[in-house]
Amino acid sequence: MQRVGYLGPKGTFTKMAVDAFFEEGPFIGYENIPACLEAVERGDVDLGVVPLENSIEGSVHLTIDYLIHEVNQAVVTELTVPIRQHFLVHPDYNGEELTHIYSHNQAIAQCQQYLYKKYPEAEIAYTASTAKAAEVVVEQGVHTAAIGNHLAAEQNGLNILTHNIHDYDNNHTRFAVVQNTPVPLETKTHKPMKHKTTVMITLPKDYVGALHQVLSAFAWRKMNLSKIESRPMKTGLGNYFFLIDVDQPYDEVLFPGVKAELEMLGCTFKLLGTYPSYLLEMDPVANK
Ligand SMILES: O=C(O)C(=O)C[C@]1(C(=O)O)C=C[C@@H](O)C=C1
Repeated sequence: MQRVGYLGPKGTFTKMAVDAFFEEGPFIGYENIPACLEAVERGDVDLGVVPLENSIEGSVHLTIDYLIHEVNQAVVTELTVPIRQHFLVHPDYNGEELTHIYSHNQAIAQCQQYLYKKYPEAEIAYTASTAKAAEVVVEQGVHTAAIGNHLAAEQNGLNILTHNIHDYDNNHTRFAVVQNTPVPLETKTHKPMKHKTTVMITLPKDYVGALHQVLSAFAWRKMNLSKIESRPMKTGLGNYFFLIDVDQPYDEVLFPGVKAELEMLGCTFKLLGTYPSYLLEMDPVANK
């Protein structure tokens, strides 16, 4: 038995990823990302599943910052799923004026053009998840709409007014499966696309070529980087950490070599996880 916490409620994209990947639960939905990660930290659940990055809108900063600053957890798996955003309305909706449109900020951002062109007058309101937005529409009635998936529509009895309203066709989100204490994962059968390692690096101070030196430590070892992102340390303007995804599993030669080299330069080096990365092709009928 594995207790899997996820960004809920039921009907989020996170839950779709959880259902597609895990063999069994129990599955416990949390109403926002910090609540989910805190539950993992306390040991209320064995694993947490939270969104990490979207191909249109970019990183989910709340997840990244929380993993760096607030909790001590390892990324143990990465799940990439296709995202189809739909425009959801109340079952009694009959062409009334829509005054408020609700969704998660990532979903709103993925549908900016659609909203701007079709509903320029409506007020945009943010919720902690797309499924929460669907619940709000049930409560608030025919003058409101939500952006979310078909699962949220079904579970809340909403109608899909327009399918696939995201501004770019290639819409995917990466989710991180995190844990605090190692437990084996009970999953359905999936074949990983690749294996990755994520590290966090800080520089001693701002000087000419500092980042170049960091990147060189990977480059001359022929280690391919698939992402580099800087985020504020939250200790003052100009202080950043770098999150680097390396396209290979952790090993006992190359990574310790990079670490030693960077530490000699005064950098810090922290391993955040080494994990398989899966692309989950959702059931095309279910994820219509
Ligand atoms: O709100 C949800 O349904 C989520 O699972 C969160 C989330 C995200 O944070 O990126 C997941 C996938 C979509 O990109 C939109 C929202």
